[in-house]
Amino acid sequence: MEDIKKQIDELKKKILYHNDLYYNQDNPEIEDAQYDELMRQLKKLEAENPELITKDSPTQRVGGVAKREAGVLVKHDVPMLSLQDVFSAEEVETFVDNMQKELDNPEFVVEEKIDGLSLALRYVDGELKLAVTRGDGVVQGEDVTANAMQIKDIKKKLKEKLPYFEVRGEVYMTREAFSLVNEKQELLGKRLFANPRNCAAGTLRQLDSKITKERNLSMFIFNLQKVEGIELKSHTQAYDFMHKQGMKIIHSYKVCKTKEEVLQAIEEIGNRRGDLDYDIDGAVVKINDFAQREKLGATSKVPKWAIAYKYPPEEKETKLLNIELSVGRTGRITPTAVFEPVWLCGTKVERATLHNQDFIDDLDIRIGDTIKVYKSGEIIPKVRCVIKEKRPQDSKPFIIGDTCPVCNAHTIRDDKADIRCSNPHCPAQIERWIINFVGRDAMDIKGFGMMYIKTLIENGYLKDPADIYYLYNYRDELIEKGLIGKEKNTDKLLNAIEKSKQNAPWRLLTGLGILNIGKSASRSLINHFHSFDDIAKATEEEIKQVADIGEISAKLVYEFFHDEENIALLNKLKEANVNMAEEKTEKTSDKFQGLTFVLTGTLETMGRSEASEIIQSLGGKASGSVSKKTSYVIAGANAGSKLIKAESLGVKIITEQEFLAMIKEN
Ligand SMILES: NC(=O)c1ccc[n+]([C@@H]2O[C@H](COP(=O)([O-])OP(=O)(O)OC[C@H]3O[C@@H](n4cnc5c(N)ncnc54)[C@H](O)[C@@H]3O)[C@@H](O)[C@H]2O)c1
Ligand SMILES: [Zn+2]
Repeated sequence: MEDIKKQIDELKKKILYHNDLYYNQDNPEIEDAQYDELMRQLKKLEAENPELITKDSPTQRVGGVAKREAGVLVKHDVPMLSLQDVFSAEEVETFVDNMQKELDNPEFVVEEKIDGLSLALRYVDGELKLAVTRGDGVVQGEDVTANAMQIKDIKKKLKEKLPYFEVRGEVYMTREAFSLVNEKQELLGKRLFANPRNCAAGTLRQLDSKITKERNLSMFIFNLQKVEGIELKSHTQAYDFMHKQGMKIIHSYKVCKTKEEVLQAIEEIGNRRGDLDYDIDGAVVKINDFAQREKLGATSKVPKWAIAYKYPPEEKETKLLNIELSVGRTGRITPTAVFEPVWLCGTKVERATLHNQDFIDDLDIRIGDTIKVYKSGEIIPKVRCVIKEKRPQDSKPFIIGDTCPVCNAHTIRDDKADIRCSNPHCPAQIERWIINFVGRDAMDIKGFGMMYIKTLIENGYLKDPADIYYLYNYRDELIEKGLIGKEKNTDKLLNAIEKSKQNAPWRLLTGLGILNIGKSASRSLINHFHSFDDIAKATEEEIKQVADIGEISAKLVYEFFHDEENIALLNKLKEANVNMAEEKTEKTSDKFQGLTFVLTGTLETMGRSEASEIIQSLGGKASGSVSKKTSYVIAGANAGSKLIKAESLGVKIITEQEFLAMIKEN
């Protein structure tokens, strides 16, 4: 019993964690199918041990919270509940059976379950007054009216001026609109959205309605919440009425009477799933008649008159055009499948990793094959299998050759399935290495794009990352050749490089690209040793003492720091004055004594952690959230809700420049 309770608690904790990422931060870590599996496990345990069900269990409540620091939370008039999920035809049949038992000759409506986020629209006297997100579903949601006003699909005025009319629908993004947003994000070097749902949710819940307008959201209405001034008896009647008002309702819904009809309608939706220009994640089966719905009622989480059938993860057939080989930072040769583009979970997909020769052999995948691809995490495309019946007659097994595709040096197969280029000076390896070095998680040198790195390697200016810090010696030459653009651009990049010398040392450590040692391991190492010199002096045993550093990592770090070439590289970096020791964050003055700062948005000249360090070193406090006690809010670009909260509390808001001036004062 204790054990089961522990299992339940652990599942709950996991689910709540993913709920927060998904609903509140619009940034999920796992795929929906994985999440659904966790929920299924929890439901099963709870069903077997009903005495262990608690009110706060994720099976009993809608998953999100209403979040808006600016205080614009709105009470729900009608709850915005979730739906009971089912995953098999049998469960659908059971639902239909139960309904037919409980109700007199019920009608079912089967419609697409749009993968977006829920929004309620309130019309008073025929005019849109309020748009509210689901939030916690029962008590309150977030007022996003300003954003809703920017969505073309949303009717601002109805034809008939009913005293009160509330509908609910799904805000979503077409695949095309989504691609455009991500293209732009990429151009601006910003975070890409994982899928249209997250993008739609993130967009609707941010505070700048200009952004909403730009991103082009769409909406389908799928329910009547409440009406005054006219009587509507059923879902389909309500749809007809809404349609006449000019509202965009879910299209091609089907009214069904029998199990067979319901299953057929679900299948039809499943079949057209890939051809739609938006994502759906299931089909909803609902009772049509409102009086019958009323009779059945709802739990604290879901109505009893509807279910959502979830389709298995999307898979597509396509043709394998080529297998490309690329060489990574450590010389590893990775095969990538390049296939005819297909749409999966809202994005166009045409490449997927094939990992290594073993994976290729296991699948027996050959160029020209018809393959099945799917998305793992709804993010990463993968190859599921080869359809052997469709294989062309003249196909040959694919073998990664014994020379490097970039430098032609010999390749070696290590004890795992990996095949590596044996040449440590292979340009492909250097390129990957430097891309990692200047990247956001490492030295974060802005404007140092892949094209420049390629050109500079080709022209012999970069042979290892330390060479970056000697580029200024060639400034005039570079400008003359136009390798990094003209004078202005060249100087801009050289300045960014110069500035990066002051970075916290964990960034440099991450940039060195030691196998296994990413950002968080680097941070741990620096937290422990404080400087490169002390890491270099440490024994393998001592390195192993560091939190999160296991035996293998310790060995790799130790070897890295005792390799002759690497020692030369580190010396080269040291001579260039790149920061290799943690600055003492001892207080250097008391200037900010008693002051609390909150940072919001992106600062131009420094990262957040850097700014926090400065504040602390001057005796001040850096806090994450705005309250009456906050002394200053430092507002960077794209500052969000914290700014609004600061304004409403009358907290002083300063720009980055003003902050810099405060630091410099006497
Ligand atoms: N990946 C993750 O970490 C993670 C975390 C939490 C939830 N999720 C996913 O979220 C979903 C669960 O979320 P949920 O509780 O919001 O339930 P849900 O999304 O499965 O179902 C309820 C929602 O369906 C929407 N909907 C779309 N079309 C509809 C229609 N025609 N009729 C009625 N409703 C319609 C409504 O907005 C309603 O809020 C699952 O798919 C789960 O996998 C994923
Ligand atoms: Zn090579």
